Amino acid sequence: MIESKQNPPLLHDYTQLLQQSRDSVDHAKQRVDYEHELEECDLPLVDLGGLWSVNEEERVSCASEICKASAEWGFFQIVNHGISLELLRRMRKMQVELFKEPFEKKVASGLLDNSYRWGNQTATCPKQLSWCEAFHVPLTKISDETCYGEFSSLREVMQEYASAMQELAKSIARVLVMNMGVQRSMWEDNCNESTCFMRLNRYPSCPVSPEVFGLVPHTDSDFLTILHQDEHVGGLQLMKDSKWVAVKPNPEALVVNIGDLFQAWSNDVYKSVEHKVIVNREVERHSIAYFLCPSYESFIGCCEEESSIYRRFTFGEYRRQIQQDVKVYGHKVGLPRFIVSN
Ligand SMILES: C=C1C[C@]23C[C@@]1(O)CC[C@H]2[C@@]12CC[C@H](O)[C@@](C)(C(=O)O1)[C@H]2[C@@H]3C(=O)O
Ligand SMILES: O=C(O)CCC(=O)C(=O)O
Ligand SMILES: [Fe+2]
Repeated sequence: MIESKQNPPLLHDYTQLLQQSRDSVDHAKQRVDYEHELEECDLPLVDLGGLWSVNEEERVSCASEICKASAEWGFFQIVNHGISLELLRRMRKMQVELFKEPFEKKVASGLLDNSYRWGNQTATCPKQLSWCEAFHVPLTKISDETCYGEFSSLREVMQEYASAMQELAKSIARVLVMNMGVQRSMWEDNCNESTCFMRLNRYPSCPVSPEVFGLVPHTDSDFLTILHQDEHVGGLQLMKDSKWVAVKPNPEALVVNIGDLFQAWSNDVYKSVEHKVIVNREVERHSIAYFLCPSYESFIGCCEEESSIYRRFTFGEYRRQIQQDVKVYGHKVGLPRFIVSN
């Protein structure tokens, strides 16, 4: 099978884990079949052109759409976002070529600060499995030539893509911050291109079992994420009104979602919504996520100190807690760990 050549660790390790829990397969199949029948929803669509309009009314209206979607959905799509189609396509082409390299090479190359990961190696049961491979890149080293080795042609496009996404992410974040009544904050200084992360995802077609997720349900641990999802192959689902809904791919649009840090800072006004990726039996899927993050030393406080739901914490503390929980429980706990009464 071609799949076994391309994805030896996924196939070998996951098959073993799945065999150990055969009993649950029928049940899981039912669950996933049902999920494939989910209706695809149209996320709120924001024309970002309004944000840069000379007309104040248009700017205000665009900002209010962003804030409304962030509070009601935690997710929205943007068009006229200012990122050229040419750059998006060039980055995607490089991503596809990079993932086509043999598994051993991706592991051993030390590429992009050793950021290559496949699946979830700490999984102890099928529901913790993610059928994906990713370069989860800390952007500190993005300009560093030594990070690219024989993949030197990647450097230019990665830098260009990260700079463009950083600008866009900050423009959206500024709208959300101003709406919270915060005029000037340390946020602007503590959040720059080198504190952010970029994640190149590939979800191979998955012939093994419908029980496996592409990416397990999670919330993002950042301020906000800009996702360039596959133009044609869907799979992203999010929680809306306690139900999973599937996101219809829109080739013109980028997807934006609120992360845990904005939810904490806004005292739960903006929602960091759980999402996941469902695998496809026949076709592979690619996506690129840009995570807007502050430096590890940055404090995340609440905009309403007196009635704050969460205690103050640093981003570094937050990340360490997630890593510890993933190790101990197999999954992220996230914001509930930081509720004041705990
Ligand atoms: C096993 C895990 C790693 C992860 C947290 C999780 O429990 C589930 C999803 C993973 C993910 C995906 C998006 C982001 O890349 C990330 C930082 C996050 O918040 O959730 C990662 C987590 C991680 O890699 O630590
Ligand atoms: O691939 C996708 O559509 C979602 C990716 C994602 O949620 C992530 O990388 O955090
Ligand atoms: Fe995510």
